[in-house]
Amino acid sequence: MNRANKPSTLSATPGPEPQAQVTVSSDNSRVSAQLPTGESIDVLLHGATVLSWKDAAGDEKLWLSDAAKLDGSGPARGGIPLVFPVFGTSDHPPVAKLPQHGFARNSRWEFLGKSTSEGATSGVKLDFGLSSDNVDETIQALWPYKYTLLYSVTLEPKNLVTTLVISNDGETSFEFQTLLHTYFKVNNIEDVQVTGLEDASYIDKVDGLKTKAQSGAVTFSGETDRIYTPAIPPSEPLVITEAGKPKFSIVRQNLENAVVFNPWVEKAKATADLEPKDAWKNLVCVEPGTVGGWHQLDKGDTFEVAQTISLP
Ligand SMILES: O=P(O)(O)OC[C@H]1O[C@@H](O)[C@H](O)[C@@H](O)[C@@H]1O
Repeated sequence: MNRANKPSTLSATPGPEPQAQVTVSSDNSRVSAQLPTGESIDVLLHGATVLSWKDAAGDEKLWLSDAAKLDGSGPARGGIPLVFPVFGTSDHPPVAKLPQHGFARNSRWEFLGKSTSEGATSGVKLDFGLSSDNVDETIQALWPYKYTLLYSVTLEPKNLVTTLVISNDGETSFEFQTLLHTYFKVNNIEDVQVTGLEDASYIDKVDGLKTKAQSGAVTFSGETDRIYTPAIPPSEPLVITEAGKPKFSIVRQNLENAVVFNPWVEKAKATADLEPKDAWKNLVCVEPGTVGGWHQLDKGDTFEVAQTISLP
């Protein structure tokens, strides 16, 4: 049939409402995605840092500094910076010259694409890649291995899943630590507790690296910077509560540690890119990682780590 003669009844007849779809948009600096139910994420290509995670009501779940560097001039303060291949700084020879928390959070990643699932349980997965050929030449010289990092950020109505797959593409084994440095947004840190760390041992970074034992839930009344080895398996959640109500639960995959961090008053003052200065009240970092020792990755091997953060 000639198209021009086609009866126009098809367009005139009201059909079922078109199903809202997952939307993904990207530009030169970030990738954003929104589910039909309203949840959204925003990921900065610099560091593949998740900067924002909003629930269906538009409420932000992550803390981001007002002074965060978002122009690639440094790692972003807030969201979910990725720590690799060293946690903090270390005199362990292969990483001794690397900057604090390594280079993944301060390298420009490539957006590799999206996968979406539509329907009642719609979701979106954004994939990002960083390979040894694409990091800064200074870093290539300081940490001269061949590797690919694949980072996937999956948004579902109640969950945010971040997965890092590390592959050794070279001839030489390398050792690494990694950690997902999530800054959670809270209303008042003094009302916050972290459960799931009862009976865990921890290294207290604000008390001479002493090893201590946790009794009861973690509460906050001063600068807190601790490397926990939870007594529970990674599949059992660490839970952040505020004023007695669960806010976030965190399940770990292949990450045997959890760092708990709040800078409190003085460290917040001393941290140039932390604004406003009283924002220490509004953040808590609970950071699944493998940071107690060194994980060796041999030629051709891969290692996958992940966190699933769920809302109540
Ligand atoms: O200032 P940075 O490099 O982002 O690190 C923030 C904090 O990150 C935490 O994971 C560390 O345990 C702290 O010691 C550190 O201060």
